[in-house]
Amino acid sequence: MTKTYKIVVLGGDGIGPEVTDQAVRLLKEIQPQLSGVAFEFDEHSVGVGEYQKNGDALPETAFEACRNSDAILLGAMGLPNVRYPNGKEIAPQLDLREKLDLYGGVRPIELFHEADTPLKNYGPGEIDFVLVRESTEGIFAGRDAVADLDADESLNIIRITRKGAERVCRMAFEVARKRDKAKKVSLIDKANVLSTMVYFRHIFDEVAKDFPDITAEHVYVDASALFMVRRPHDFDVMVTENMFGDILSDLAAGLVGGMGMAPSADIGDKAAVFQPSHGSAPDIAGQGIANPIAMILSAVMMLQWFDNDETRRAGAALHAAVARVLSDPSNRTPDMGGKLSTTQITDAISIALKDALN
Ligand SMILES: NC(=O)c1ccc[n+]([C@@H]2O[C@H](COP(=O)([O-])OP(=O)(O)OC[C@H]3O[C@@H](n4cnc5c(N)ncnc54)[C@H](O)[C@@H]3O)[C@@H](O)[C@H]2O)c1
Ligand SMILES: CC(C)[C@H](C(=O)O)[C@@H](O)C(=O)O
Repeated sequence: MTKTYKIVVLGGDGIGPEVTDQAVRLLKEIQPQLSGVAFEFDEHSVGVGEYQKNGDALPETAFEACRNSDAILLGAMGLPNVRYPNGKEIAPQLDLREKLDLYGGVRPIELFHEADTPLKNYGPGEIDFVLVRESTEGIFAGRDAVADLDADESLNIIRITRKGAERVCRMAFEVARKRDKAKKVSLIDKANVLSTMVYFRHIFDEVAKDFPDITAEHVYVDASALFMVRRPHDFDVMVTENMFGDILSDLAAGLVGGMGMAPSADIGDKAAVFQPSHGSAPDIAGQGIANPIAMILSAVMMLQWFDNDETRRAGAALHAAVARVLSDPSNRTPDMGGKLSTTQITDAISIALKDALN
């Protein structure tokens, strides 16, 4: 019997649709090579474009499709010069995280070639860690507050719940167990200053007891920024609060080639969104030069998440195809110093994929 995976595709804004098209193209090429698996794609307009047309960045029909899907592929959303009257940007990807309870932002960082890192003496695979970002609370819990521009101060709260901290810590330990590498989880916190972080650390330590095979350590967030640059090879899995994860995941992307190399998955118990960590990159949108690799590696994460032998095989093949293409440093888009267009680098991955699938 064929298992059909319903995949909702939300291209979004700026380069979002440009990179999403490439991932969908490769998934369509993979599909006939898989036995007993089919993909059904369902595209919806969500983001700034939709907000400008209809006044709602995440229409109910699109949200319902997401809720009833097996997975959501998302490009990027938001444009810096389009804002709600309250001054904040249109960010339906945050609404999706909250409404679908996608509490774990899983952001793998992998170096494919020594030419892609600003650090000395690191080769392929020598930077390889996963940052797990709590994605439904933390400092972002204050995001509904509206700034009173005439007031003397503005305040946001940090919210850490037992449930929120426990489930994301558990996810991080499980990721470490599955990776089967250093088997270490580093909690990135600010427990030297903030009570919310003392609480988060206490819950992390409780969860750690259930994973005696995994080493648990604490690192302050400021020190972690230093260590990520000085000795990134010491990290295996990191787990952290929402905003810390937002910032550190961009730093981490900079270690392996930039935002175009940083995939991510927002995972909940009932749904998941797979999207690059990058934004809509308005500075390069429409030029056909966006790097699609973060999006393609996010599709790899989706194939692995489906947890089916055939999709896992496809995920491994697509990852191997990306690695093979990047092993030649002339195969790069302009953000990484190369000359290939978005479609040219996807063409190269498509050729490598045919071999990898056989
Ligand atoms: N998940 C999301 O949808 C998401 C994430 C981050 C930012 N945003 C939004 O995107 C907009 C732009 O944000 P920003 O400029 O801070 O971040 P950005 O990630 O869009 O761009 C930062 C820099 O990285 C480059 N870049 C990013 N992705 C690239 C790719 N695939 N290929 C080549 N170069 C790439 C851009 O050209 C830019 O120089 C904002 O409105 C922001 O809120 C959305
Ligand atoms: C665009 C923004 C709302 C988003 C976030 O802060 O989560 C982005 O930076 C990310 O990392 O996915």
